[in-house]
Amino acid sequence: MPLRDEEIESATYIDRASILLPPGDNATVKAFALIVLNQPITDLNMLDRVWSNAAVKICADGGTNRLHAALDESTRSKYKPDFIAGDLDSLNADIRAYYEKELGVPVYYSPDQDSTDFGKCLLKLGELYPGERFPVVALGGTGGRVDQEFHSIHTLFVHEREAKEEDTADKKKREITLLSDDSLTFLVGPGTQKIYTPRSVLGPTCGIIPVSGPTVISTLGFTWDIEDWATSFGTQVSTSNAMEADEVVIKSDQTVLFTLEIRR
Ligand SMILES: Nc1ncnc2c1ncn2[C@@H]1O[C@H](COP(=O)(O)OP(=O)(O)OP(=O)(O)O)[C@@H](O)[C@H]1O
Ligand SMILES: Cc1ncc(C[n+]2csc(CCO)c2C)c(N)n1
Repeated sequence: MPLRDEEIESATYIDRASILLPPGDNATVKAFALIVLNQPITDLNMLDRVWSNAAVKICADGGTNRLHAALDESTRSKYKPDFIAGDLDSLNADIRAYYEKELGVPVYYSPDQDSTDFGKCLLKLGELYPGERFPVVALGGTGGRVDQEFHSIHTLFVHEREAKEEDTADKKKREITLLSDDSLTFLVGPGTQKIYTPRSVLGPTCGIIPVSGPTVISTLGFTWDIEDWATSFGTQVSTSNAMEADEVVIKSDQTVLFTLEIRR
């Protein structure tokens, strides 16, 4: 299935990268919720950009410790989360007191051992903003423990399935983007998609991962473009590819995971 001009022109447009642009450069950025997970925060510049662009800011349990540690006393109070949620087994008591007592941040405790703190934050977000859906950016959603990383990817699929089952107008509002110091990662559904890849903040390296099983893909805008390319774990996978343009096209017969390097 080579890419035809008509297909490219009528492709679905995906913009997950605007969240990384400095405020002011991102007129098109949608209101989104930022969830800070329990991973080291080393890129303060990136934190500042996503924080400034986010409509709702959430810390998942030990993610609160990471936010606190990344900031100094003069800036900390400017980065006030809207709420903290989790089973609270990782949240440091002094740090909890700082956010809860000094800044007045609500802390929601949920002890169940069948959902992760990331999952608990997503649930609380839905409860606190009923009728209002936010696309989610999970800071620290990749990297670190491999089981947590797979949980993040599983969560992308949960939201993709729920979006399909819901009112289609709300589809974009169920999107989750995983962000780390190194990568921006999200699902690209079946069909032909044109993806915004501003090289001021992204790339050049990227990968298209066949997480749904055997998949056939065609691409445009990459250093190693492919046409009707069968990909699966155990046969061939396009990793260490590179973007040649600020927009790329992926045509796929299955949902794939697209992961882009962050430029620093
Ligand atoms: N080592 C890690 N590697 C990658 N992600 C992590 C790691 N630890 C925590 N996270 C992410 O941060 C969230 C909050 O983590 P926290 O450390 O507070 O809880 P946890 O008790 O270790 O994890 P959970 O209870 O969610 O399994 C987790 O739900 C997960 O998404
Ligand atoms: C089949 C199965 N596997 C693992 C867990 C454990 N677990 C999953 S999420 C979570 C919360 C961590 O804070 C814990 C302990 C479970 N319950 N069921």
